[in-house]
Amino acid sequence: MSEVGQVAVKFWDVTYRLKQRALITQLNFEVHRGEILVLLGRSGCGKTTTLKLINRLLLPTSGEVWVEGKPTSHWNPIQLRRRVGYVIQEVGLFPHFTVARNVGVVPALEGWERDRISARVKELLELVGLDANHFAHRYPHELSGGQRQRVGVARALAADPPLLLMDEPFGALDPITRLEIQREFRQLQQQLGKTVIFVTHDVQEAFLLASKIGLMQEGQLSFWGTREEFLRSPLPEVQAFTQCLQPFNTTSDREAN
Ligand SMILES: Nc1ncnc2c1ncn2[C@@H]1O[C@H](COP(=O)(O)OP(=O)(O)OP(=O)(O)O)[C@@H](O)[C@H]1O
Repeated sequence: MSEVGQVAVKFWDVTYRLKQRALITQLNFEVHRGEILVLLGRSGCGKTTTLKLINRLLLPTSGEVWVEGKPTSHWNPIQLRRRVGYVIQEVGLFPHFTVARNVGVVPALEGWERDRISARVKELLELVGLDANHFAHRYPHELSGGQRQRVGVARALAADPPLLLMDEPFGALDPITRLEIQREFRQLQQQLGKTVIFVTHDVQEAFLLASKIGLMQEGQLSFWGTREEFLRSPLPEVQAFTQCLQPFNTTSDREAN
């Protein structure tokens, strides 16, 4: 059993039902501080529901989700969400706010002084690779998809939350921008030491980012382990994903035809 102080998130026998249908069934796992857990799985297997149970957008039907040593049912939802950054695919930036105001939204809610917010916004934009002089005063519709994702990451980091939940944040990007932003994000995470729970159905992305992989299937974990353990696993559902990692072999394909 690991030390309580090292555990950022713990699922303890968590089931979540919606109108009698179990979306999550008896989920048990721990995420340690500073880890990137990638929840991998096919569409509809319960990844997003799992994230929503962490920031208390949902409460378990039975069992408990612990965040920083306290069950989510004991957390004040607002305080909890300020400790947990949330990045989603559509980013969810406020369209009528500038980039600077979008990034500074949580510090403003926390009552920070204006100068402190401006300095923090500038620091964060630089951290995610955006020149503050160029971007701070633009509106979301004046940015590319990749730039909006960077702003989304900056906003999630604004009040320095120890935990980040990321739900297919880079899914809509072209493959080259996507790889660039994945690599930068990995470096950023190493630099900041945040705990990250990252949802994807892309096994390449999982391999690039994960310190642990949890494979979900029909609301349950069918595999839990490191990338190396994933590659060695004989489970058919794991092998279905590892096959997607094989490089595209054009020569043998041509020879076969
Ligand atoms: N509000 C809801 N009402 C009814 N069914 C729901 C609701 N939210 C989720 N579900 C169902 O629960 C299951 C899990 O959904 P969830 O969004 O967690 O999956 P996911 O793994 O994140 O999928 P994707 O990769 O497609 O986003 C799906 O079958 C979905 O249809």
